[in-house]
Amino acid sequence: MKTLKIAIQKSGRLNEKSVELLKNCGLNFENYKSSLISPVSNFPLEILFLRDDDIPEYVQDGIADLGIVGENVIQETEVKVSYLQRLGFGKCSLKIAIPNHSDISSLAGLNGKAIATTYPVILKKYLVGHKIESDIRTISGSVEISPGLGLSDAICDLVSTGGTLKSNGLKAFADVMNSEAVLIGREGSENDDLIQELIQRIQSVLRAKETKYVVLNAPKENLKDVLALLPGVKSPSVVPLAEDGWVAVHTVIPERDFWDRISQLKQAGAQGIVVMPIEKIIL
Ligand SMILES: Nc1ncnc2c1ncn2[C@@H]1O[C@H](COP(=O)(O)OP(=O)(O)OP(=O)(O)O)[C@@H](O)[C@H]1O
Ligand SMILES: O=P(O)(O)OC[C@H]1O[C@H](OP(=O)(O)OP(=O)(O)O)[C@H](O)[C@@H]1O
Ligand SMILES: [Mg+2]
Repeated sequence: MKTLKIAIQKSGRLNEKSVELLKNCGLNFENYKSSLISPVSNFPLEILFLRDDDIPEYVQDGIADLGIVGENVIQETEVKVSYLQRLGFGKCSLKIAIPNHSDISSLAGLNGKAIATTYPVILKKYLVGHKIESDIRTISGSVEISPGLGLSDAICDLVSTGGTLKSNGLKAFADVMNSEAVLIGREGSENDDLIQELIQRIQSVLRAKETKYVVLNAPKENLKDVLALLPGVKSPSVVPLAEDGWVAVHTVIPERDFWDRISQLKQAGAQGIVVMPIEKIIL
């Protein structure tokens, strides 16, 4: 039987979440910082721990079958790969930012200005698309410091909380792209049975993460109102309670609707509401 290889980040922002996702898929492997390749004992898979910049090319060239990496890195390396699944972590935006007291006030104001970045390819495409000619200064890190050092008039870097911009006296000026971690494979690899099985497992974990299992008690006479608030995977289960006139309702609801629904359910007479995490949802 063939063994797949999946490349994930060795250390950094995506490492922990990538390892957690694969472990939640029921894959058993050791996660020693010193080993760069780790076999999975209960699935034909090996995990390669790499610098994130190398992952898209390794997947394109077939050295790894799959990879978990930020969309920003895929776009920057301009590889041809298939996006197999968005993973919902590592969310950030690539933005152009300028010093708080900069006199640049419109995109056109970036003409002839120096912009420091570790994403020259994406930035170039963005500027060409907006018919702006700037001097792109490619550096390898600590981008936010460059305007303060007189190296550039603006920067283009990843932002999530905005804390790094703020502590360096910068403000966001234009959105270049949004990014999150994605599972990638070679073009056409979505047709591989083993890859499909892994995607199904990942989807069942992601689905479960977005949903809660809810059990509550309700007076039978209010059941209709309570059920109207609870769309289940198929339909909620209703179980009679020992106390006459009461039922227990079991269902799953999306986390995003959770607080809204809880207060509406209480208004409809629901009591003893228990909310539990779900490990996997297989449809
Ligand atoms: N502030 C952030 N918030 C959320 N996600 C981020 C943030 N910064 C980066 N990311 C995402 O996490 C990915 C990895 O970020 P990290 O800073 O660990 O990269 P790196 O320093 O290039 O790592 P490596 O050593 O593997 O080359 C980025 O490519 C991006 O997709
Ligand atoms: O908006 P914030 O929440 O402050 O995050 C933004 C920072 O996060 C990233 O760097 P990271 O901390 O990963 O360090 P790195 O530059 O060494 O990769 C990015 O390059 C920014 O500097
Ligand atoms: Mg990197």
